[in-house]
Amino acid sequence: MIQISNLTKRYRGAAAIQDVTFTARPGRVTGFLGPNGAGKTTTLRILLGLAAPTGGTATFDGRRYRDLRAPLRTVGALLDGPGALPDRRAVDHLTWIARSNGISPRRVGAVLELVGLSDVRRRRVRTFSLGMGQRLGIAAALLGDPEVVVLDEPANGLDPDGIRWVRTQTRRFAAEGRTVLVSSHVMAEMAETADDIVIIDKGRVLATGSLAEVTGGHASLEQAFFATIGGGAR
Ligand SMILES: Nc1ncnc2c1ncn2[C@@H]1O[C@H](COP(=O)(O)OP(=O)(O)OP(=O)(O)O)[C@@H](O)[C@H]1O
Repeated sequence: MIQISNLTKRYRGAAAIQDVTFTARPGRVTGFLGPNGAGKTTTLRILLGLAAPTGGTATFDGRRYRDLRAPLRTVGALLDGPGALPDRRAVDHLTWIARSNGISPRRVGAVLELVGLSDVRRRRVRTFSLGMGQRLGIAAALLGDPEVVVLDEPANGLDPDGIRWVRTQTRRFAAEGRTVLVSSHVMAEMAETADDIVIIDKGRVLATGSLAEVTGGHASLEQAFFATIGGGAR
């Protein structure tokens, strides 16, 4: 379980996020929704130990990322694309991550298969399309067979086929019992993918609940979203 409690981050006095509190539970997809600049990436970066909070905590079953004994076996994350050196071959990129995290290199073949990149495993990452890069990033996230999967805007820039693939994978991770936290600003996509919703705007959480609770009384999640953040003309 992911627990975010009163998380605050200030950059030179300005709050990027303020008192952010929510939980993401096992077996469920939690959609983390907000417009550009709302504070989604800041929250996820702190959760993943890439930035220090000004206040509050972000934990996995009570442990901060930096206190996890085997981080990649606990949490798999996709943040800012594949994160691979462009001249590396896909298979070498994954093998390097596996080796440096005490994960059996045998997992590399398994995750390449899982994301549909087996045939292009020896191609250099710079020759990959955006969608292939996302698949490689997800393969890396799955190397440690983690209980928790964190995806920051995984459908960004993907074509309809790629978006559907990400949705199917995301649902499957939850069906396998994993805790899945997915950030997005695409409402229609989240309405199809998420079980639970967290809406953030201007650094503050404005709504949390099941998809039905958050959408309740509105025609769609998108309408609920705009009603929550105040106005449709953004
Ligand atoms: N390193 C930084 N220094 C200063 N301000 C920052 C820094 N990182 C983020 N911010 C500010 O914090 C706020 C939240 O940004 P963040 O990237 O977390 O939003 P987001 O919800 O992920 O947006 P997007 O959907 O555009 O990625 C923004 O106002 C941003 O300008």
